[in-house]
Amino acid sequence: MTIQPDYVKEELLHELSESFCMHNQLPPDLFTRYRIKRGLRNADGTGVLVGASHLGNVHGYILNEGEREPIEGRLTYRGYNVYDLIHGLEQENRFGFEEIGYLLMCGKLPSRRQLAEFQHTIGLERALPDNFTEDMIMRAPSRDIMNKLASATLALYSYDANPDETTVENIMRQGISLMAKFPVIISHAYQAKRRYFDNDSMFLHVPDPNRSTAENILHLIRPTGEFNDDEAKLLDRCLILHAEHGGGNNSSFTVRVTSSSGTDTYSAIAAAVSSLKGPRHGGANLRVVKQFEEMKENIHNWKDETEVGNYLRKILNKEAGDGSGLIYGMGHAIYTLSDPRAVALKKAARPLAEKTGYSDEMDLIELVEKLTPGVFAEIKGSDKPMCANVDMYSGFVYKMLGLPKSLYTPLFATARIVGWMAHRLEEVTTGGKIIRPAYKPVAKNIEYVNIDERNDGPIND
Ligand SMILES: CC(=O)SCCNC(=O)CCNC(=O)[C@H](O)C(C)(C)COP(=O)(O)OP(=O)(O)OC[C@H]1O[C@@H](n2cnc3c(N)ncnc32)[C@H](O)[C@@H]1OP(=O)(O)O
Ligand SMILES: O=C([O-])CC(=O)C(=O)O
Repeated sequence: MTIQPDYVKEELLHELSESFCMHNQLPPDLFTRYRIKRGLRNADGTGVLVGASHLGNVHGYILNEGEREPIEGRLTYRGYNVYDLIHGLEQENRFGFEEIGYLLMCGKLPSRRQLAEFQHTIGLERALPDNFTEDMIMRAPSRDIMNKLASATLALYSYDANPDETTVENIMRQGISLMAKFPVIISHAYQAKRRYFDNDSMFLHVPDPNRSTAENILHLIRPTGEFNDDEAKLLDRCLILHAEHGGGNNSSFTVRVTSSSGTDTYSAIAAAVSSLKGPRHGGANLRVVKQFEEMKENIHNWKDETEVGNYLRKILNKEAGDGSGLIYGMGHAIYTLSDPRAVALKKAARPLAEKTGYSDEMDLIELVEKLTPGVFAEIKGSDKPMCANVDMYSGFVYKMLGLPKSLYTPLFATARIVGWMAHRLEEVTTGGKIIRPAYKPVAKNIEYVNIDERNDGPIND
């Protein structure tokens, strides 16, 4: 595969960008003057209420006399506490991701018969269409598996005999199919990346229809195809913890927005994958790992609070890290004292870190979690509580499971597909209105200028 040459000259780019910057400034007070709800947030930081949902409930604070009171985070799926769901599965020593998919998409926990039939259907649906891997993945491999997942999702439209119908039955059928196929797509896309970009060997294992999603992922990714039950159960729990997070998170809201226009399932889900890739959303799990790689290189003593604190100050001041000023894995739009998923992953990570020789790295992550709120308050002058989010520990767990970095965010998508599909079903059946907020127009009316009367500078006056 060859990379396209770039025909856009640097001088042209400079001129176009300068013109853009000169014509697109907004005075900072404009947002308060017009009470603009930036990021669809109210003035107190809470999300603007735009719908009602039976799905995930993300509980991170209590409103008391109009003030946000911080609390430990709680996450429920259709009313079930996610901790109880995982605890129940652990007691029964079962894989559970498929069952959670059933719960979210269909509304109830399945009986034994219902689950068996659902799992059997997922097993049959795992196979990709004939030559799909060759035509859609290997012919145009990508360095980024999220981009490949989005384009492969869009491509699946062509292989569906009834892609556009928006009945519950049809969307449900598409949801089961995507849920089954995502692990295979990301694994094959990863193998193609290894072959074409990393100059490494490619292993195209065949999915096993009788195995769970977590088992299939480990089987498809590992060169030997081998794994043990503990590893697969841990991955299954990670998938469950990532399955759903209410309608307001960026990717689920993307599903809501696109579905409200009446578009097809493949278009809506490809858009959600694209949203999740962003480093402020699901892509943070990859940034967290890069952030810690840099920290380990640049911090002499990982246990020294002063040295680690100073490094965090540098990140916030854009002098270290990726230059965004963000400490990845920290902060959340809703959670205040804790993100329950981070708490669960941290608990699972500790024994694994001790077993795999990563205790020092785990100590460093915990130290960053402990020091960030204080450093943030000091630099930003904000006393807003700040906790580790799900992305802080997920990549670390995947790393200890021997999973490659390029799959961290795709694994998030492979889990969240069930939440996205449930939101699509809910939007299509209960939304009832095209989502269409407003933007304050700020451009003044200008008379048309004939092309011969325009000047070559950035402004026509
Ligand atoms: C699956 C998930 O999507 S979980 C989130 C994964 N993302 C990350 O880990 C990236 C780092 N974290 C962040 O960028 C933010 O905390 C977000 C995007 C998760 C939430 O952002 P918001 O809802 O705007 O959070 P909040 O209202 O508390 O932010 C207040 C301010 O603190 C800043 N802030 C919040 N968290 C961080 C952080 N970790 N590092 C630096 N600054 C931060 C925000 O950018 C915002 O700045 P602004 O007022 O200049 O816009
Ligand atoms: O809720 C959010 O804004 C982001 C998040 O944690 C998720 O989607 O899992």
